[in-house]
Amino acid sequence: MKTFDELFAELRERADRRPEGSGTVAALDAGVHAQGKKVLEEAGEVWIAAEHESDERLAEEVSQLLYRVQVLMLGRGLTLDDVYRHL
Ligand SMILES: N=c1c2ncn([C@@H]3O[C@H](COP(=O)(O)OP(=O)(O)OP(=O)(O)O)[C@@H](O)[C@H]3O)c2ncn1[C@@H]1O[C@H](COP(=O)(O)O)[C@@H](O)[C@H]1O
Repeated sequence: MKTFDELFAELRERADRRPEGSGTVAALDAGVHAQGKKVLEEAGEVWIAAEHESDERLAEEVSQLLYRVQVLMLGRGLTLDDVYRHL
């Protein structure tokens, strides 16, 4: 179990260290256009799960959306503070 902030720190570390086999490194290398498409795809899956699937499936889709949003943030060089100051 991890928090939003802990996941972001982990992905930041992946981006810096670039370990072999990391899906995050591959997603970052794919660029902002591909990262944005993944955000949209996961958002659609969240919507479908919210209307038609179980709480567990919905929670899983939401977790994937949060991951994809974080990858996009890292792809554009945003920090958590850049976002939090708007909350
Ligand atoms: N939380 C996630 C996470 N959520 C979603 N995903 C990726 O998103 C995929 C699911 O999204 P899709 O529906 O697009 O699935 P897909 O089309 O089959 O996947 P792709 O072929 O596009 O990769 C998963 O198979 C993962 O590849 C994640 N990948 C990694 N993490 C966490 O990120 C951290 C770093 O991971 P690595 O970079 O892989 O080391 C670890 O803590 C992981 O648990």
